[in-house]
Amino acid sequence: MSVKPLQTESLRVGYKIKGQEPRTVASGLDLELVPGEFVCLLGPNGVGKSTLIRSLSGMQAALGGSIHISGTDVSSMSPKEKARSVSVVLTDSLPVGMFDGYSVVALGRHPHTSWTGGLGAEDKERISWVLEAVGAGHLAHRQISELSDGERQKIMIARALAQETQIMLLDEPTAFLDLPRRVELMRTLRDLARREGLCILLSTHDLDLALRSADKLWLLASDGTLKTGMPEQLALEGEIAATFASGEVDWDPEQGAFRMHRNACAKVYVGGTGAERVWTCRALSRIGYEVVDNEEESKLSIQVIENCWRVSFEGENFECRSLSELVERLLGSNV
Ligand SMILES: Nc1ncnc2c1ncn2[C@@H]1O[C@H](COP(=O)(O)OP(=O)(O)OP(=O)(O)O)[C@@H](O)[C@H]1O
Repeated sequence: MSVKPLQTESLRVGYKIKGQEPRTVASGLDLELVPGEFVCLLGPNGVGKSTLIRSLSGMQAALGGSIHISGTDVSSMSPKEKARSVSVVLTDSLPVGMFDGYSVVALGRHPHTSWTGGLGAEDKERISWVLEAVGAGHLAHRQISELSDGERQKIMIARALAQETQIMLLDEPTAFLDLPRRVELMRTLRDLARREGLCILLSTHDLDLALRSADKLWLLASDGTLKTGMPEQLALEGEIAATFASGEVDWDPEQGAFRMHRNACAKVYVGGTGAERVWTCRALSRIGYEVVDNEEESKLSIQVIENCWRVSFEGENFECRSLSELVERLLGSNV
């Protein structure tokens, strides 16, 4: 049997609280990270994503079960051994102080440098490369204290990459990044995982982006159970919808998106094709209509034909020349 880079057995994570019973956040976790795989950890607020990431990295003691990194129990590894095997980016670890970006990234090389901490040619090459890889080359000589949260986050990801470990654990590394930067970072990490045979685990609230980029999802539910699998498989099996179900929204597997729960609403049939029909359906859902597939099911019918919205309701017809006009007319009507 091959030794996995990271493997847990019956892992129980949570908190020891003085004078009280330990507080279990998640338990019964049999997990593994495989080389070349980019895994996204998802779950509602407060389910334990950060707790799990800190526990897997060995920064927080597990309450039970085991975590093995390349066959060695993480609790018996020295800090240097851990630093050579696992790099971690946490949300609360954005640095402050009088360092420039380059110096912070260079700290990531510490498991590979001599006791003097001097950087060799190989170290410098790696630092330059990771700064470029995360799009932070221009931040190398800027003071950390003067960077935005998103810029500092990139520096921390570069520092983790500079550490050159097989396992990377990142807690919400995209939290401060704008959408294009989030997409770029996810793609960079996924490509790195494949190209360098890394195991990358990243927690995020960006379900859509995770569905589009992850090789595997870990879905942590509010009851502390965790489901793993290919994103599309978990979507088809209803696991994503179950993990994120709430009183206000649910996840629609056909659209691959969240949908607000409607209160008492009218049904509407929308005919037509293309983007105009898609955005008409979205606007109607947003204002409380249920879009149905069968025209017979609804008294209200809208045909979308080349910038014209033909509305018919119980024998009455009218036309709108824009989507906003349609929405305004429907909101002002009793339909
Ligand atoms: N130091 C602590 N002591 C006791 N309980 C804690 C501690 N830190 C966090 N918790 C609790 O553990 C649970 C899991 O927290 P955690 O931060 O891991 O969740 P999360 O899934 O990362 O949340 P979010 O999505 O909001 O970042 C929460 O109920 C939290 O209140």
